Formats: sequence, structure tokens, C-alpha cells
Amino acid sequence: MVVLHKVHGSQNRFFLLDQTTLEQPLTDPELVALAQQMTHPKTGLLNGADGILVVNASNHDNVLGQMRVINADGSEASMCGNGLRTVSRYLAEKYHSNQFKVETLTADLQVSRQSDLATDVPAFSVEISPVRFNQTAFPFDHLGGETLIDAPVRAFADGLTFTAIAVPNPHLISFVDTTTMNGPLLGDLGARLNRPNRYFPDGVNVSFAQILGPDQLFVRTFERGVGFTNACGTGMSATSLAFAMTHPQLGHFGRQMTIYNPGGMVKTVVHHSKARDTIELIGNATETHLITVDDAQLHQANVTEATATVATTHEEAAYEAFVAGLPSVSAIAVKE
Ligand SMILES: N[C@H](CCC[C@H](N)C(=O)O)C(=O)O
Repeated sequence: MVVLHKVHGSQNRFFLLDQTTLEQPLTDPELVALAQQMTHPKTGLLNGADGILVVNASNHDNVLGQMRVINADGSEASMCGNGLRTVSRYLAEKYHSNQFKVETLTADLQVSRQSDLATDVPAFSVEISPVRFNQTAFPFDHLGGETLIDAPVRAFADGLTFTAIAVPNPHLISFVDTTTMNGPLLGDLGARLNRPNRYFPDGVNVSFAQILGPDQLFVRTFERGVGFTNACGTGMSATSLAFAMTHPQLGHFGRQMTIYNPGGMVKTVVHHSKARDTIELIGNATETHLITVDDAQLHQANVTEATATVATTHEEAAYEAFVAGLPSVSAIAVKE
């Protein structure tokens, strides 16, 4: 039997599978089948999830484990900011360490435990990097230049400007007004750019952001491989960087930013140097359920006989109380 954890960062929900506890790790096709099955609201468990976080051993120095990210549709992503916070907590508690690195597809990233956001709301800080803007990061046809920074793209939408940043998974960002934020455009554009298209053949996470004030944003994301989620950690991180780059009077490098999202709130700090940009993402790492399932059934993506129990602590209620206590926020009118 093996135990999986249902976890969330800003209510971006995942099943976490530590493969070092299995007799045999799942093959890649088995991981894809498990993600598609387990995260589905109907065929899955506990109303499904946005993806699965796969923890494997790592033989890198000062690294406590490797994280792989499989989206709900079975596609693999190079990074997951909300997920990395929950994997960091899992490894911190497994190995009794509060500061270490986690191996991801393209980099070993620094993570550390932070003080709880509230009672029973544990928090972690994770490094989001590498950051890239250029064509090699985006296999998209030239949009008229080597990078896409705060530029209009009629093919995407009229009257908006867009910024493309890879952290290293791909993000397309636009700063919008309330009407646009609440309209159909984000869903339409997100769906369109995640079907075969000439701009992002590997798909892209699309985020709309509203500016609430100095170093304060509200961000909503249509995620590649998932659709709308309550929050996207790499999306909020990339948007924080775009904010500092395109609205320097309001978004400041090196200062803590508060990023609200439909699932709650995180903090980011954009570190900018000549050599490279990295973003620090700080937020909750909540565990809601433990799931016990037979190893063999996991290999067959069969979770029909899995048993789920609410995790011992009352973390979901604690997180919801934390969100209920957040200040109500409204966008400021910002001249584009
Ligand atoms: N859908 C993303 C992966 C998950 C990222 C998101 N959940 C986060 O917290 O960063 C992609 O395909 O690039």
C-alpha cells in the first residue's frame, strides 16, 4: 500500500506521490494515465485536482528530492510554483530540514520554511527560475522581435499589450481593467493558445492582472494543461516580474509584492541583476487529505478502491479562515 497526499498552494490543488515509497516507480505512461484519471472531477478522488506532483530521489548535492509536475491533461510541465511549496513542506517534514534545494526539470531550486501565515497555515518560500524572455524559451514564430515585452498583439486581442516570460514554463501576461478581467477574453485566449497555433506550439499559461496599488496585484490564470485554476504560482511570479518591468513606478524590484488570486494570496519578491532575474514566491503549503491505495492499482491508474482520510490537522479550515481574513481589494485605475 502507498500513501498519497492531497495538498494545495493558494487552493491550486495537487495529489503528491512520493515514488521512493513504492516497490517500483511508475513508468512515464503510467504517470500520465494516473494524472488523467485521478485529477478528473468525476473519475478521480476528492473532486479531482489540477495535477499530480511526483517526488523522486535526487543525487544532487544539498537536494532532498526531485519534483516532476504532470498537469491534469497528462502533459508534463517544467515547473510549478504552488506545487513546489507543498513538495518543499513534504520533504522538510520527511527529512527534518527547513532549508534545502529541490531538483526540478531545469534547475535545483532553493526552498525554505517561513513563519506560518496564520495558525495551522504553514508557509514556504521557493525560488522560481531560470527566467527567460527570448525565442529559445518560446518556440513561437516571431511576433516581430526577439522578445515580447509590453507589446500589442492584434492576433491575441485588440487594445491590450502582452509580455511573454518563461520561468521556465511559458507565461503570457497582460495588465487589464476590471471589465476585461471579468469578461470571456481570458478563457477564450487561453483555450485558443493551448490548441495548435503558430505562436505557442507547446501551449502557454495565460494570466490577466489588475493593479491594486503599489506592489499589489490581482492575478487570474488560464493554465496550460488544466484550464482555470484558483492560482498559478509561476503565473503570479512571472506577472510580478512583468509588473516591475512595465510599471516601474508601481511595481518595484527587490520589494515584497502582495499578489491576490481567486484562491487567496501569496507574496513575491523579484530579484533583478545584470546576470539574471529570479523570483521568490512565498505562500501556504497546505495538506488536506491522506490517500491510501494499493501499489499495483496505482500502476493501473485505478483509484476506485483508494481510501481517503482528512489529514489530521484542520488545515483546510485554517486556510479558509486565513482567506476570509484577507482585506477586500479593488483595482486602481491605471493609465495603460
Ligand atoms: N500548468 C503549468 C504547470 C503548473 C503551474 C502552476 N500550477 C504553478 O503553480 O506554477 C504548465 O503547464 O506550465
